Amino acid sequence: MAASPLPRWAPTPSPTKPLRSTTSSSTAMVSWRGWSAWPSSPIFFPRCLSDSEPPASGVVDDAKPGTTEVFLTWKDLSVTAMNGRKGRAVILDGLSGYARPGEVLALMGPSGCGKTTLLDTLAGRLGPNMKESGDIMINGCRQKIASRTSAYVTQEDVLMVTLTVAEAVHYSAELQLPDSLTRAEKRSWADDVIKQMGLAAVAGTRIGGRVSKGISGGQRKRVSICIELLASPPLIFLDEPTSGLDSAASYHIMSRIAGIAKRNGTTVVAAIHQPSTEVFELFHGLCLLANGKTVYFGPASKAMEDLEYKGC
Ligand SMILES: Nc1ncnc2c1ncn2[C@@H]1O[C@H](COP(=O)(O)OP(=O)(O)OP(=O)(O)O)[C@@H](O)[C@H]1O
Repeated sequence: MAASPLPRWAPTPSPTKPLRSTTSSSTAMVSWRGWSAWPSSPIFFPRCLSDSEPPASGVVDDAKPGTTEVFLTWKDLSVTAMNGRKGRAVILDGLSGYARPGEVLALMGPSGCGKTTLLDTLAGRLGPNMKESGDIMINGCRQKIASRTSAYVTQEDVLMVTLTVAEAVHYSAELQLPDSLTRAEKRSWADDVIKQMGLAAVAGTRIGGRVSKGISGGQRKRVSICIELLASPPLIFLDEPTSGLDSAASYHIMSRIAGIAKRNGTTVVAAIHQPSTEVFELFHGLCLLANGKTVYFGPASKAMEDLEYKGC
């Protein structure tokens, strides 16, 4: 079989569309909302929005009182695994970048390049054997990300197989949403989120598992994401939300997420493996990693051009 002319991280070509669309309509799908041209422009780090910057080690619960949007930035971020007698291994090496409200930033790169580690670092979920250095900032302030500010959807689904989709989401809404809401309000909110994720048609279907077949794999992913979206987090981390799904199901999920991000001003950071061209076109930003280093950071639309220019 002839070797693919595409870099290994490249989006899987769609059977219906060329890898690089030459029509202006494909780029018009994506709102760049002021992305500066790369690589000539430096990464922009916003000024801290609060009057006094909190200590680097301080935990601040919310981005800023009255601010619901999260501008996440990281600077010179490095992570080292302390492997006991085996010594240390540098997993991430001096990464800088940012994720903006209303946009989807894709983390891409070959297996083992550090995508999950970067997500975990940004989300404050690193294991005890990992040491990090560098700055992570929310709206320009160095602070740890609190659970109220963000949600994290892991690669594995942890859903109750015997519940229906509606039962699972209603149950989560009951637990997650504030007590100031009535039961009916919580249910109504949950039903809205079910609709937003395109799950209304299967709301009464059992989730199911390996033994008793229920909803599809793509729908299971959407239920997991739906549950994380219930509390309307301004920042959401997704680890391989499309893994194991075909291109249509992947597009369905990512377009819903991009739509919700745009509508609610949610900041989305998603680690993605080989997206289709259609899915790739939904990304606003791309952070491409190789061996724990940033190979490209900037608008997803400019990545091909830039890497070709660099001879990658
Ligand atoms: N706790 C840990 N201790 C030691 N090494 C680790 C640890 N976690 C991850 N690594 C190593 O760090 C590197 C990056 O792992 P990571 O899971 O971030 O990659 P990835 O890009 O998400 O991979 P994949 O696409 O296969 O999920 C790998 O070589 C992995 O073995």
